[in-house]
Amino acid sequence: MTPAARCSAAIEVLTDIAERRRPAADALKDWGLAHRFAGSGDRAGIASLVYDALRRRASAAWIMGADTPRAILIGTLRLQQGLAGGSVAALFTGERFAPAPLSDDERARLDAGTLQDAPPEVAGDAPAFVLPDLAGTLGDDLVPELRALARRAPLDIRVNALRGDRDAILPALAAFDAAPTPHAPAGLRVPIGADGRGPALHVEAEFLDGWYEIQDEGSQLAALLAAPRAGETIVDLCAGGGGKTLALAAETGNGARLIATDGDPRRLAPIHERLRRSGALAEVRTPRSGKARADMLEDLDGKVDRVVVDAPCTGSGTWRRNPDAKWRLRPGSLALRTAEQAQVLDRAARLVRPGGRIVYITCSLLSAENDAAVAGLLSGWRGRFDVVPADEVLATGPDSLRAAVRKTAHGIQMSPLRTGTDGFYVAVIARKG
Ligand SMILES: C[S@@+](CC[C@H](N)C(=O)[O-])C[C@H]1O[C@@H](n2cnc3c(N)ncnc32)[C@H](O)[C@@H]1O
Repeated sequence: MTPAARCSAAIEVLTDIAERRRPAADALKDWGLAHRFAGSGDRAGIASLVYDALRRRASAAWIMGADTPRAILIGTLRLQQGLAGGSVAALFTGERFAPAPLSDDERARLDAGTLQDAPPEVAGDAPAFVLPDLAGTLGDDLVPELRALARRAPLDIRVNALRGDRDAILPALAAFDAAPTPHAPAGLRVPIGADGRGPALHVEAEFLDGWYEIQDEGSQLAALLAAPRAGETIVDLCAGGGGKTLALAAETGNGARLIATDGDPRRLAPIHERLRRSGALAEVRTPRSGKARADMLEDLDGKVDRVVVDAPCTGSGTWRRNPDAKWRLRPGSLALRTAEQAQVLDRAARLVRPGGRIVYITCSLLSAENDAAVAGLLSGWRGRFDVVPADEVLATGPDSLRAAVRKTAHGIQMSPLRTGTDGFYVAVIARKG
């Protein structure tokens, strides 16, 4: 397919997403099924255009003065890919599979449109209802942070200390130009291509041998700040596919008793293969039903040294990777997540022993899911828990992180602008002895 034909296809997919209110991944998959002639490069190129358009949906519509899929794609080519009016006109020719030629108005807006007077929700490409909450945490950095959240995310991997160290694997990854991440000691960052895609690292021999995992640097740092120690009993209460479980096991050199569980057995299923591949040791407790789940950990009540709660959240800190999610976020879905967070924190509070710690993690920048959730635990358990000061939490991490991270009322907040990571939040809460 020509670049122009990919633009036409992206407009088609964006139209499907808008008209049928469907997730981008579903719309892209259906497009692929209906156009089997398109190769993997074409599909990736189209997906990249679609995700860029979702990243810049509001600002692209603003400069183009219209919020049609076509206008948004045109605006995105200028804002996200830096194409000048002439280059966009060369794609929008109306020939063969190319989109219809640019109108005079489109051309004028492409040349002169600006975000100078755009309100923050437009300049930052985010739903307006979350801005008051975000402004509380991000302050003057609100729009610059949102802009950073609207860029493409890097491809990070965590070298598995159970196999060897970062220097040992670097030669094998030299062909991908892998380089150490700014903060995480086991992190490597691999450049992504012009189409927004990284190399298929998950098919490399070293990956299959468990030498590394694909994991955002922020997630790696969250596991590090959890400060798991050999000899401890640690519960990973929301283990999902096991990203944190594997990192926790590596950090302790498989020296802790690590128990991984999750409310949803389907989310937990991939963990078995990942444990096997990485050589990480964990006892996986799979719930059989909603009711059985409550009983899964009863034997551990009041006995656990460290409960890691990688909580279900809106994922607002991962909008770089999943821009679709920001436009699907509603006040109601945020309320659902905060209710789940309160529930899961309450479960953690019953598990932890006197003197033990809860490590509360989200990949969100919203204080409603972060400091407010911690405050809810503190008030619900009246006086039985204390927040561990941010400086103490950060003491277990690298110096560079200490300088870059934002401290909030109860925890620490990573972000694309400040730490170059996804927007992870970490708070550590100690049960009084
Ligand atoms: C952010 S994801 C976990 C990601 C995972 N820890 C990782 O690093 O790959 C949150 C998880 O919480 C789980 N969850 C939601 N409510 C829960 C509950 N009440 N108890 C346990 N897990 C729950 C979800 O099924 C989901 O897998």
